[in-house]
Amino acid sequence: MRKPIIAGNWKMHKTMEEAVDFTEKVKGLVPSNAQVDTVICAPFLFLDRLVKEVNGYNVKIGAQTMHYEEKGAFTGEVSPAALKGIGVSHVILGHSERRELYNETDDSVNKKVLSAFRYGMIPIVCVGESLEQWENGETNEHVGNQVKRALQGLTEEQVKCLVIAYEPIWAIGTGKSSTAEGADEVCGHIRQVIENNFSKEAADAVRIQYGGSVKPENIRDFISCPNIDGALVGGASLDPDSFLALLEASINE
Ligand SMILES: O=C(CO)COP(=O)(O)O
Repeated sequence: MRKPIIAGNWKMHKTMEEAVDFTEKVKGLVPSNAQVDTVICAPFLFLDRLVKEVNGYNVKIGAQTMHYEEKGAFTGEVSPAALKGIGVSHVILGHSERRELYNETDDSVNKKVLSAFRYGMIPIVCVGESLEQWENGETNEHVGNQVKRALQGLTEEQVKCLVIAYEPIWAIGTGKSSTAEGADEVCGHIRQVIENNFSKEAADAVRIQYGGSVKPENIRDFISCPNIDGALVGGASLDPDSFLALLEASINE
């Protein structure tokens, strides 16, 4: 059985003080590493401090994006080398907000995924369809293509340890979550795409999260599905009690 992985995506929320206060409240209360992988993906500015705050606890710190180059004239960007250098272990890549607002493409996501591995970080690769694509029945085709293109050039071993987050765009921050059955079917399709492009072993090992209006009240519905191994959570990850409740509810019985 795959170990669940719960990642909070804080997006552009919190001040340094609030971020530190959050980690102080949760770090001693998170379930054990044997039960669940816990990741907090915070704004760049807080990462260095948060890595130090959670040292020795079952909490990993992730970034929400990065550049794929090691260094260079890219004003405002942050390199994989800089992130790895301060102890960041995970990085969200290809979030729909980055694709939509900051011109992230399948090609740049692929470069970033390869780069994350080069620097020993685990990518959380986001894929998902728009409302229109969903209504037109194009979800599997669109999401399958995103997965194929994001993972191009990876080895089977790399695929086994990455994380894919299936986030239907119409379910993000809307309070409208996919049905668990619907999400599980898409995650099953993602697994099939990985089997076709890599191997059955890779498809069985890769962890797939669902994201989009996940809360303590509905996480169990998703996590109990055969193809869903965790959640990427926005709004409900911002409050310590809510985040802890998500972790507790995700533990495999
Ligand atoms: O985008 C998301 C996580 O990456 C989902 O956000 P919400 O949980 O706020 O819907």
